[in-house]
Formats: sequence, structure tokens, C-alpha cells
Amino acid sequence: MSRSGLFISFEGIDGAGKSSHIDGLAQAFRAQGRNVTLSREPGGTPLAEKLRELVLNDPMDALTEALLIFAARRDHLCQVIEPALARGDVVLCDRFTDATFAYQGAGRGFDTNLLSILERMAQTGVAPEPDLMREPDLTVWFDLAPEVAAERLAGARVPDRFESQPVEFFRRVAQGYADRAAAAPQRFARIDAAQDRHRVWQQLTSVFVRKGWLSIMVPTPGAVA
Ligand SMILES: Nc1ncnc2c1ncn2[C@@H]1O[C@H](COP(=O)(O)OP(=O)(O)O)[C@@H](O)[C@H]1O
Ligand SMILES: Cc1cn([C@H]2C[C@H](O)[C@@H](COP(=O)(O)OP(=O)(O)O)O2)c(=O)[nH]c1=O
Repeated sequence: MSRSGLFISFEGIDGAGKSSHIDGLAQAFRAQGRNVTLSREPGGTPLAEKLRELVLNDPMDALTEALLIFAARRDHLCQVIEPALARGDVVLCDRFTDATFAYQGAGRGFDTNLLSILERMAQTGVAPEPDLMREPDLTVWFDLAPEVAAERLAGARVPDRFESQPVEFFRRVAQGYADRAAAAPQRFARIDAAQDRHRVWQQLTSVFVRKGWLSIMVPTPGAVA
């Protein structure tokens, strides 16, 4: 029997701990016989990765930034996400459109009505159902205070254009995520990302077990038996 694809996005401010857990989740799904497509935004295709480099490094006005992000997203949907869902894969995507509402909308103050229009244009007409606006089936939101995220990131890596923003910027971004989660509570699962890695992993996997997408609790990656 063919299985339906699952589209799962991971969100949160920089340093919230998303990337630390996505590979482990991919392993858990693979161990249970699922094909997994791992991807990220901005990026995920050769064209979208070129756009990512521009967006993360080159100064530009807010509309240009939003248009490039949605152009990258449409290419990613057409080339990678939709074909993977059609094959029945689990698509694990490090960030998607909620990041645009949080960073460009709440963080940079870009008009969210315009973002909604771009969202509809970029994400419709790619799924088999012509009127469907493709969205994640589940969005895992790593919720962490900006001050804690900043401490975790200090010295961890060279900051990009967004990571070098002051803590007030990340307060707005965090509020942007909270607003998106409140507007679509059935799609969002909030993870308390202030916990230690083991507890974050337990909370994360329990979300998937409750949904029936993973059948057993999976051990923390790297844990000694
Ligand atoms: N639960 C945690 N507790 C403490 N530090 C963490 C935790 N999760 C991740 N980190 C560390 O915080 C930093 C940011 O984590 P990362 O997974 O890269 O975040 P993101 O992908 O959300 O930006 C890394 O140095 C990582 O090792
Ligand atoms: C997807 C997306 C990301 N971003 C930003 C958030 C991050 O600062 C940056 C790249 O995200 P990310 O891949 O999470 O960076 P890293 O792996 O270095 O943590 O792009 C936006 O501003 N808008 C968007 O729509």
C-alpha cells in the first residue's frame, strides 16, 4: 500500500536548536521504513541555494528580499517538495513560510498582507489539487527566549545577516512565531526549547508518536545504551 507523504517544517529563532534534532528525526523515520527528504529554506535546489546566498549576505530592500525568498520557495516546492510528497516521502524542512512572516514580517516590519498574497501566489498550483495552497502538515516550533538563543550562538558560528541582528529583533521574530502559532494551532507543535537536549528530543518525538507517525519512542541520538 502506498503511504501518503508528510510535509513537516521546523521553525524558531536562530539558535533555538532546530538543526540539532532534524537529522535524528530523519534517522528515526528511516528506521521505521520511511523515505525521508531533508531540505531547508531559503534553499533546497541549485537555484534556491543561489538565492539563499544573496538573501543572507547582500543588503537589499524589504520587497526585493521577500520576492527572492518566495521565488526560492516556489522553485523548492516545484523541484523537490511536491515530487517527494508524490512519492510518499517524509519531507523534513528546516524553515518554511512561517519564517518569512516571523523574520520579514514581524522582524523587519514588512507588510504581512503583502506576504499573504505572495504566499498564495508562490504556494498554489504546484500540488495535484490545483486550488490547494501547499503548507506543512505539521510545523514544529522551537520556542526559546532570544537571550538564551544568543548565549548559545555566541562563538558557535559566524553570524549571517539575520543572526547578527540585536536581541530586540529576535524578540519581534519570536512574537511573530507566537502569532503564527496562535493563528493555526492545529498545524503547530510548540517545543520548550529551553530544556536540555535529551528532554527536547523526548518532547519532539512524543509529538510524532501521538500523531501516529512514529510508532515507538526513539532513543536520543548518540545516547549510550
Ligand atoms: N537543548 C540545548 N541546550 C543547550 N544548547 C543547545 C541545545 N540545543 C542546541 N544547542 C546548541 O545551541 C546552538 C544552536 O543550535 P542549532 O541546532 O544550530 O540551532 P538552530 O538550528 O535552531 O539555529 C548549537 O551550538 C547547539 O549545539
Ligand atoms: C526561510 C527563511 C529564513 N530566513 C532567515 C532566518 C535565518 O536567519 C536564515 C537562515 O536560516 P537557517 O537555515 O536556519 O540558518 P542556520 O542553518 O545558519 O541556522 O534565514 C528569513 O529571514 N526568512 C525566511 O523566509
